Amino acid sequence: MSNGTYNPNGLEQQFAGMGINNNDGYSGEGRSRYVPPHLRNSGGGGGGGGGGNNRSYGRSTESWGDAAPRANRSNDSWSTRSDYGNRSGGGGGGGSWDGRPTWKERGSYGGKYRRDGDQSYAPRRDENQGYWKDGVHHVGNRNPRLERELFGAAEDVDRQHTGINFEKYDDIPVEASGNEVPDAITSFTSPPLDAHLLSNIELARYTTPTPVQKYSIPIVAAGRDLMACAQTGSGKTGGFLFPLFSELFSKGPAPQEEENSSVPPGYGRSRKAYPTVLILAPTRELVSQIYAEGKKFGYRSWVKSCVVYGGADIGSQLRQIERGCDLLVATPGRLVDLIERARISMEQVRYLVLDEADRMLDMGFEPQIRRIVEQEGMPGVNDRTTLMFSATFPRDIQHLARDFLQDYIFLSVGRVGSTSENITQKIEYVEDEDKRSVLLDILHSSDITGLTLIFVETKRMADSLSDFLLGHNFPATSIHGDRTQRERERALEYFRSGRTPIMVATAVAARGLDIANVAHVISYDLPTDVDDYVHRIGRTGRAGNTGTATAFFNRGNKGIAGELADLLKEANQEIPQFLESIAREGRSFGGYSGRGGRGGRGRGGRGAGFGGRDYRFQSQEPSSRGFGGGGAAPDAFGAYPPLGGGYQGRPAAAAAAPPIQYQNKTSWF
Ligand SMILES: Nc1ncnc2c1ncn2[C@@H]1O[C@H](COP(=O)(O)OP(=O)(O)OP(=O)(O)O)[C@@H](O)[C@H]1O
Repeated sequence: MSNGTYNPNGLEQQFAGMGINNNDGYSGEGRSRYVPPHLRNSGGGGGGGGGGNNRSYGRSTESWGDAAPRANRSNDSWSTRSDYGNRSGGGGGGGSWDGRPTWKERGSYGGKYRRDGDQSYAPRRDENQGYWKDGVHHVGNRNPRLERELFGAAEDVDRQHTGINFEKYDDIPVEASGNEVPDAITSFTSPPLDAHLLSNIELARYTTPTPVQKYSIPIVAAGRDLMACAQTGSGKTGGFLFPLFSELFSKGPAPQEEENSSVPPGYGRSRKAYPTVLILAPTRELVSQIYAEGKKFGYRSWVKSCVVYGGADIGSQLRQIERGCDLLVATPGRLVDLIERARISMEQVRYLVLDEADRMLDMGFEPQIRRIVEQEGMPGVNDRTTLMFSATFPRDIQHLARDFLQDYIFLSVGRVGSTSENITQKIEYVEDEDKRSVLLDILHSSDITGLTLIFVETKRMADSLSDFLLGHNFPATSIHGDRTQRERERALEYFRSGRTPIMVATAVAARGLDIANVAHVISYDLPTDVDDYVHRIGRTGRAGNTGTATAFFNRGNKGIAGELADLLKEANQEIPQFLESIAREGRSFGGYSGRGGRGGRGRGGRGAGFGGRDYRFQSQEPSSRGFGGGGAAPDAFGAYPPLGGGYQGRPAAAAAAPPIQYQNKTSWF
């Protein structure tokens, strides 16, 4: 671990070096050391012993108890030159956002900025880091060790691999609505993607874009804003990183503002960083993960990525920023702190991404986000590209989004808030007092191989349940907001590596985390909000892999029964009789009118079928399955015309053409 950043491999190695792996107080008692099934025969990870399919759990080894102007942002005012494959490409006009001169060279000297001719502050060049000079992207040298660290090897078991159902993503209908929706791409090619990005995508062994990526790439290239809603595990991170890196690689850095130009960031008075891209996400673990992906796809480029989040040493984060910060991934609270310390400026942000936007607003980050976006000098909505991503977008959040986005395209892959059919969902009726013993039964009898993630509602319960499991010889750990950052990172790492293949978690681990081999998610406590359930079970069944999700349900959860039943139905899952009856009771007492009802946080439109989820078009509830079924009269949200067409599965005929340029496209790839 360095710079307060998340470095799974480094942590693994450190612990191995400390001998923690072998200092197992339980294995010394003669119990066989547990090796998770997915690491067996791999020769690595969990260490020897315990082979075969013998599910004999050892105990935990953990010592702690377990743009250019908006209308034309895609124009050619930037240089589009890249020396990828043509390193001799000569100087020339210099990439520019608006025709102003750029720094002659950027990125090659530890990310610090250097004016031409001034050698006084030029540290040694990092040969693996690319740089931008005279409008040309000079790509750094390859480094096999770094490549292995970033991209892993094809056979690494703790890396996510695409599963047997990856191609089935193409069967999910995609709806893109908004003015003049650009056509989707169908493959990773250059153009439209920058050639260097393509080489990094190849290193990541991605062969085909997922549906959300197929759309987001041309949408961002066209300089459009985007609100993208796609199922958990379907590649949303690449959905924003690919188009952003492609733009950055081909167009280069934005020029420094005149007032800053006399003091290069990292030196002189201000020591302030001016990132071009800002990605906000709700949790430390998620920003760390996005940062790790950013390092992958930014490999050998001029773009320097940084991550900042609360709970970690701010000093090391500041030092990291000083080494160069073109793409910043941050949690809102820590970013505000750094802005207040005048160490980060928002003035050069041309691309803003809000990942898990609904969760950030739910968590009460709205004031910080508004401050960051509206009061700290960030270019306005006309002068930046703004992207919002989540698997769920309740209606009230969509309404709020109006302030951050402009003439955006609303993209939904499958139904908003739907779950992937790759996840087999089981709902068990379990009274509270029986939960522990049922959990033990499941863990003892399960023939599921891989990691098990258990969600509970409170931090206390997370600790007490993991202690309980440890007491029953199950190697468990816990992750929640009361643990120190170091404990959280360690818990996650031990889980990820399979060293503790069971993790009990609160909502802190519900969003975005991409952990290979999570085979089973158990909702020990069901959340009160079905969207939270969607994200939690989405830790399994990712990238086309299959997974199982078991939920303990009892009458205490009746508030969620209706939406849960609808969700299961949408995902072609079995609905148990008790759930049907409780859901029916709820409906007949008028509490719930279907996923699409107006209760609660104002989500809607899902239960009534595909389409009608872009709330710019909804003034009343959908009355039938289909586009426009949601009542398409313009409402206060926007004066858009009705949408044409209908969806009853893959349509025999194309949707009727909308009356004006406003489009609503549905695609299958
Ligand atoms: N084009 C692709 N080809 C193969 N694998 C991919 C591709 N895009 C993404 N993946 C892999 O799919 C997994 C899930 O991607 P990602 O974490 O971006 O999903 P997500 O949609 O953001 O999920 P969540 O809603 O949980 O945040 C990751 O392991 C990622 O490496």
